Amino acid sequence: MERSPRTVAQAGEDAVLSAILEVITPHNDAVAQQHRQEPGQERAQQSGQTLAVGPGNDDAAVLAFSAQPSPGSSQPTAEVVMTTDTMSEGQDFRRRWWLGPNSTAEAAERTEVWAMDVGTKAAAQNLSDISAMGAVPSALLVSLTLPADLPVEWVGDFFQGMVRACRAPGAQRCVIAGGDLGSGDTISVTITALGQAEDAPVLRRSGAQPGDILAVAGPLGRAAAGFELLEHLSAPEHDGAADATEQKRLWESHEDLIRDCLAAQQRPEPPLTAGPTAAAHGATAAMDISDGLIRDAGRLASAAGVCLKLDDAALEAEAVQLEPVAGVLGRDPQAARRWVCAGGEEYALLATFGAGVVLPEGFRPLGEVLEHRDGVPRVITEHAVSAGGWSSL
Ligand SMILES: Nc1ncnc2c1ncn2[C@@H]1O[C@H](COP(=O)(O)OP(=O)(O)O)[C@@H](O)[C@H]1O
Ligand SMILES: Cc1ncc(C[n+]2csc(CCOP(=O)(O)OP(=O)(O)O)c2C)c(N)n1
Ligand SMILES: [Mg+2]
Repeated sequence: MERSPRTVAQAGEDAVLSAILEVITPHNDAVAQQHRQEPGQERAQQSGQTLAVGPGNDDAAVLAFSAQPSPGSSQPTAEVVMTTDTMSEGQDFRRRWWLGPNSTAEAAERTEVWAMDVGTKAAAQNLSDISAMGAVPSALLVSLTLPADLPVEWVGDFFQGMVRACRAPGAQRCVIAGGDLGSGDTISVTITALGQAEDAPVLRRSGAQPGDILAVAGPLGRAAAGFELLEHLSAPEHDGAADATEQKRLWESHEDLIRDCLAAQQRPEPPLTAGPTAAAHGATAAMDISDGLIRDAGRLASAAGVCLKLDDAALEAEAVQLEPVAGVLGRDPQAARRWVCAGGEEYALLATFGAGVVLPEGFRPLGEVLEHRDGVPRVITEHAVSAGGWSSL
């Protein structure tokens, strides 16, 4: 019997990425090698470019140019930090979150909010990757795939949302430089962001050292709580009046928290100044949390070859804040722990700082960096919490 080929979903994100890297890494290496072998070393260096951080290793790639090297200096004259991310309807958002279960034509105002929010979130998740490298965003390119029947206003409102994201502190120099338009069955948005490190070197995941403090800037778990709230509120069978009295009471007494969670999912505001601030304060490593704290911390641990010990009391304090949302949804309080540890889409910044460093404003301690055990980098928590995070495929 012939074996059927695995689909991308069966293979999973990591295996698909490995298949990509298998092809592109030798190509990138060959390009780098060719440069070195070019006759007339000086000329080669004049137009020299190096992929200082390549695919698969970090939140963004870094291309270093050495256009006019001073004699004897190997310092690049410019470094461009680059990243790209896609958001698709059905995979990353549902229009019924804004338009309601029975969306109708009179929902023009809601359509405007929907389009703006998608623009804001698509931009914010890219800006967050730039910040996670300790860099400042300079420009965005936007590729839109639009269904033929989408109202034309949607596009303008989407760009208004992008502009809103670029007005946030830390992104105010970022321009929207262009893009592409195409047609397809569902909305899909791909943004590419370019940025530059300022006065400090770019922050790599691999820089974490045993003895460092692990810290985080930005909220944890709120976007995941917001996701569940939105799914609940927009479910076709949802009827506000059907909520049990106790849940209704909880809902009313936690309105601000609920609004925060919905906003974290629909129009996140990543702490974009946190990356450059961390770099300026000598952070040793950073990454943005988009697939869940434990999964992403595991990636940082692997990149640096260390263990990350999470402070359970700190995690507990984060989870307790979200317990009312679990209550509103009629869920077990454990749901709040899962949101904090495995939620995803936080766009919070995880960073490590040398022992004894006073954490810059906006950061709170979350644990410590330890030597790896038996050569195996991992994330350590005292209590068993779900390590499962988000996988895109
Ligand atoms: N289609 C692709 N081609 C090449 N590299 C990719 C592709 N998809 C992801 N990568 C690389 O894999 C790494 C992880 O990607 P991803 O999970 O999207 O990162 P992030 O969570 O920071 O957006 C990055 O270095 C990214 O450049
Ligand atoms: C309809 C819908 N389903 C599920 C989610 C949850 N979700 C979508 S993407 C994601 C994690 C991050 O996504 P990815 O595109 O992998 O971002 P990256 O890691 O590349 O930054 C999560 C938790 C959602 N927002 N919307
Ligand atoms: Mg990505």
